[in-house]
Amino acid sequence: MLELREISFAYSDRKVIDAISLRLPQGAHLAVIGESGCGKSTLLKLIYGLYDLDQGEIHYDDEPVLGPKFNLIPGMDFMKYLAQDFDLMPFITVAENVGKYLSNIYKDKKQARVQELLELVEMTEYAHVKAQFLSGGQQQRVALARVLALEPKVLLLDEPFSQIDTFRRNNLRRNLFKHLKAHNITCIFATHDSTDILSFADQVAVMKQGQIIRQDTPHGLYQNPQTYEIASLLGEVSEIPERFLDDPGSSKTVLLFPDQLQTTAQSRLQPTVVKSYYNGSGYLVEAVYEKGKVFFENPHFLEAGTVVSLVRKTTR
Ligand SMILES: Nc1ncnc2c1ncn2[C@@H]1O[C@H](COP(=O)(O)OP(=O)(O)OP(=O)(O)O)[C@@H](O)[C@H]1O
Repeated sequence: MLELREISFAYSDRKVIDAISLRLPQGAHLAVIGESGCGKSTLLKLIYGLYDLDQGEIHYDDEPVLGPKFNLIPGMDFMKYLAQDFDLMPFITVAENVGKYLSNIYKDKKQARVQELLELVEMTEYAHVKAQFLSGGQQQRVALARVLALEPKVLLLDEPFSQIDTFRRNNLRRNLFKHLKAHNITCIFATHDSTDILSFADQVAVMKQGQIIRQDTPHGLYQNPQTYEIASLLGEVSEIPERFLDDPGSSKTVLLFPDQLQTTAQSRLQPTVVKSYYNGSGYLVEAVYEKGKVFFENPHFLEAGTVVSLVRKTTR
């Protein structure tokens, strides 16, 4: 169990982390989301023990996580942290980077482990290439393999797939999170990517100005984001007065993602199409009505100027 108890931290006099508490059971995957500058990276660094807390405590299985004031080499042994800069050694090979912290006593074992990790991140063919000759995305994959090498109990990843192209990214995150579950490794990852959040997290922590303002499962968050601010971290969202949907007498509004709306023969919500954006499986349609913009998914292209009737899809 990883536990944060009311932790606070300021870089100088401005509080960046404000009384955050969190409990994460072993093997759980937590996505940390929030707009740029809200404190995600700082939170990961504090959990790793790179800075001293101003207030509060961090414990892992009742062992305190200590900052540099109390720890000669900052960073706890049982954790690994992958920063946004990958910190590879440029003049040694990919394989040497991955195996850098592995013992040399059992050479065969070390080689097999490096090979296994390079397969996981699909970098086997670059094993003997020096890190300085890799692209940003390739460096990120090698850096991921390196933090896994010593089998940490807790893995902290700061936007781990940000530089990796879509094709590799999909495969890589499936491989990575499967590996982490198989080895019961706790993972906390900061991300802006909605697929990372929805498909790979067990829990999501939403941060705002140094605080966790919401913690929920991806499903709970998507079905009931509660605020426009939170919903917009997961994708395009429309805030629609309920009187246009199911309840003519309501004065409330509801937040709906594009896949939660569909066209129908006749309804109270009748926006005019502005533009249809092809997205592979169909179209994301932007439309306007008297209360503003609405986005919905449609299997076919709709001409600008078309008036449609929309209803809420029944919840899945
Ligand atoms: N070393 C530092 N010294 C002083 N201020 C810092 C330092 N690092 C970050 N900050 C400030 O602390 C705040 C939180 O930064 P942090 O990098 O944790 O945010 P973030 O949510 O990870 O952002 P992003 O999504 O852009 O990576 C920001 O206002 C940032 O400018």
